[in-house]
Amino acid sequence: MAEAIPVVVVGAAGKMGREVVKVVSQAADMNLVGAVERDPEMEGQDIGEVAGYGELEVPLTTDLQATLVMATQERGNPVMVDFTHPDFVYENTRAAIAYGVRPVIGTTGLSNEQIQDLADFADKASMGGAIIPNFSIGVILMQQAAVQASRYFDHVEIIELHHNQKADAPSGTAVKTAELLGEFGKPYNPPSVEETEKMAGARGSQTQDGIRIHSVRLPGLLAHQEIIFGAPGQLYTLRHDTSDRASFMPGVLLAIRKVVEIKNLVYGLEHLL
Ligand SMILES: NC(=O)C1=CN([C@@H]2O[C@H](COP(=O)(O)OP(=O)(O)OC[C@H]3O[C@@H](n4cnc5c(N)ncnc54)[C@H](OP(=O)(O)O)[C@@H]3O)[C@@H](O)[C@H]2O)C=CC1
Ligand SMILES: O=C(O)C1=N[C@H](C(=O)O)C[C@H](O)C1
Repeated sequence: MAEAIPVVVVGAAGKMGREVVKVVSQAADMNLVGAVERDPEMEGQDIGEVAGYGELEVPLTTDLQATLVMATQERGNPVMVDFTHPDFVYENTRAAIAYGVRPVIGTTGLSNEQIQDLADFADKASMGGAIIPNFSIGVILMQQAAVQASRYFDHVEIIELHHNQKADAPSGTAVKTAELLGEFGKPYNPPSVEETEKMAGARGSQTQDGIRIHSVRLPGLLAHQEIIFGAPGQLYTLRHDTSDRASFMPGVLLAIRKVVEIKNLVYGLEHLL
């Protein structure tokens, strides 16, 4: 039997981190070896106790670098899963690659330049890795349906709706969806009238291809997205709703298993399916 994959979770006590800790600690082919947070008050507390799953004998630490080094000393190819914050994810990912730990990145908010830079860095190190704006299969299927529709519709707007604890806007999912729709290189939403925004932002943000993205933030929401295509006399609406963060976990486990097999860094779960 292959060696278990040593896994470090960064942002382990957060909303997503706790879910990852749970599924990784239950996976027979994975070994949770590290749990990183940034609050020094959490130092030394057992992540299983903090997350409410009972003792896992993995103490929380604020020392990412030491944890990465420790992970490389375990048997098997180590993986770092990051669900932290847009301000820290780039440095965390670079550190993982530098230390020889394959990154699986769920944190959103990386710029295209940062993603390219990380992909180049991983290439040089022949290191597998994944930056995944959305781990749920339903979103990937919605994006594929949208790409199909974009061949026939010239007008499209994206509405993404999230809980109001979300730091970045637009969502990583919406950004990626717009990028996929832009792959044909056609301009969207040709103007039919001269528009005036009476309140700034009323028409949302606009990509280079003319796709509009609108971000809604409310308590009571989790993660939702609508892609609305319009043409004379018809609307085609695609919608995905996340009602539980457990929906992301099969994708996270898949990514952990895949990044130890590949030698480059991919952007999007579709590259691992
Ligand atoms: N790809 C996907 O499918 C999904 C992606 N996400 C993304 O994941 C990210 C996290 O989301 P969520 O779990 O809801 O957020 P939370 O705020 O609940 O969790 C983030 C955790 O990371 C900690 N943290 C922040 N910075 C660091 C750091 N430098 N080192 C270690 N720990 C750190 C936070 O600590 P503190 O509270 O002290 O700041 C917090 O405990 C977001 O970018 C979100 O968009 C979310 C869901 C699905
Ligand atoms: O912050 C979240 O919650 C989510 N973030 C990701 C994003 O920005 O697309 C994925 C999902 O929408 C949940």
